[in-house]
Amino acid sequence: MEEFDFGMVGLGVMGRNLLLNMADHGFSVAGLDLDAEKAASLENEASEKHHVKGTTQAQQFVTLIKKPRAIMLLVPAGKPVDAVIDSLLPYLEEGDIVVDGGNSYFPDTNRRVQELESKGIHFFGMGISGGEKGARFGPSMMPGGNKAAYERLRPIFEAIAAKINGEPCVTYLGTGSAGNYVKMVHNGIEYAIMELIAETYDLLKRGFGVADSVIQKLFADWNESELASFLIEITADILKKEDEVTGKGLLLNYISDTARAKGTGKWTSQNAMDIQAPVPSIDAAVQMRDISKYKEERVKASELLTYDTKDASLDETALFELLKDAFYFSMINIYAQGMAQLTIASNEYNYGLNLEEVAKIWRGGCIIRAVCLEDFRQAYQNQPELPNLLLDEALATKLKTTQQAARDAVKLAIDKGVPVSVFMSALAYFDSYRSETLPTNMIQAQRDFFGAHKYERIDKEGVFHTEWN
Ligand SMILES: NC(=O)C1=CN([C@@H]2O[C@H](COP(=O)(O)OP(=O)(O)OC[C@H]3O[C@@H](n4cnc5c(N)ncnc54)[C@H](OP(=O)(O)O)[C@@H]3O)[C@@H](O)[C@H]2O)C=CC1
Ligand SMILES: O=C(CO)[C@H](O)[C@H](O)COP(=O)(O)O
Repeated sequence: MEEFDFGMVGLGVMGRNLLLNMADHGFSVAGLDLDAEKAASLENEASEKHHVKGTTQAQQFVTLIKKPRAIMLLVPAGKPVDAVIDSLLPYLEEGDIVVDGGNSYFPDTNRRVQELESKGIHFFGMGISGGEKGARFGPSMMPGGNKAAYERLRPIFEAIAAKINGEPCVTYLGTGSAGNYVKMVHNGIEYAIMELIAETYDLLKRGFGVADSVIQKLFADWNESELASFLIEITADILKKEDEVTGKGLLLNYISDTARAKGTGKWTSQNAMDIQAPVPSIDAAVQMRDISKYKEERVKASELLTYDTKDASLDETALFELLKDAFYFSMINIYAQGMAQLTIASNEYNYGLNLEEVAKIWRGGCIIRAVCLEDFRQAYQNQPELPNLLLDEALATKLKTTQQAARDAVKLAIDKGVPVSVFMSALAYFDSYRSETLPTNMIQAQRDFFGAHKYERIDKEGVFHTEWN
């Protein structure tokens, strides 16, 4: 009976593809899904060389796996994860390993680790990125938690991961919920870069009336430059896709402008506030998805709150060059915010993260893969304790040469009345971070004025209170 190397619960987009990826690499795999059709279609999709079995029965599934068992869950985050664990527990034995590959909220992972370790079952969270294709042909994977348990499964994960220069885009990241935390911040960065691309598209199209086909070519060109990245690449592809329903024009122009979200971006922002790790561009990206939901109100406001745009004309070549530099500048600032959050979280939660390793496994397979990740890896290799990428000398040089473009792009957007929250917040982050002095003395004085909250002085030790009137 126990003939399979690995078991997967949840045969949806990610689970099915990851399991077939494992099968491609010679591992025998069994899948469990409540949906009989999904269990059957897993076997149908498998080729003759694969050793694959699908089932809907938890007990049968567990007994199919070689001991000590290795089982991964790729079900929706939250209650389904607990439900699956409960359904497997009666059949699991000491020494078995359960890996949650989904986008689970990291405090849930901490709780599950405790509950399962007390029963002798190893549990760890491993964020997976790359979407459907990544799962099938090589994702980036972010495991944390029990290192010994990870080591047992390492050969499987290294075999199926994306490779950059022959190095697998998976490595043990740190203790506890480190894997889910790193994936959460990955998604926060993903939100901000996606919004940055959307703002660029909006400024070009709505602000300057640039045709879709020209914007398409621009993104395709950018993907051959230092901006090369998965998200730019798919944007160029999206801008090519014709609408099959009407047969008239781009599919993109028929898609509703209200965004959906599953929560990881919001969690990144929420937790960043908890640990005082400022990530204003991620916050802005989450908020822009939220604002997009108020469609009816936006329609009314568009009629009421009119603005005569200023004529800020610029020839296309100059505009495109400006936006390219502004994009690059903002992109570095976004990664800097996310990676600084990881550094702060690592101290707060004792994850023991190595930021060079994080940059390394994000270079391939994942949604935020980009050529600039190699620069970030280099920055952390040079200075492992670097608190913020903005303090790396090589990156600072690039930021200094592109900052003017970022300032000009924001001015253009203001004149055109096009919202560019992520461009603006990236620039404000940069200007705040590079400010030797901030006007926070005023805030301290105000707090002391109305609430006797006290303040520190720059010329003396101690805390002080003043009777202001
Ligand atoms: N899609 C993506 O690009 C990515 C997704 N993720 C994360 O991976 C996880 C899975 O996502 P995805 O594959 O997209 O989701 P899907 O909804 O495509 O697949 C989830 C599967 O789990 C099944 N399922 C739910 N509850 C149970 C249960 N109790 N027992 C057995 N099977 C169950 C579902 O069956 P049914 O449909 O019948 O309920 C479904 O087949 C999520 O946490 C997601 O956030 C991570 C990276 C990328
Ligand atoms: O993890 C992912 C990519 O890395 C998933 O696709 C996730 O669902 C994206 O987040 P959202 O659905 O909130 O846009």
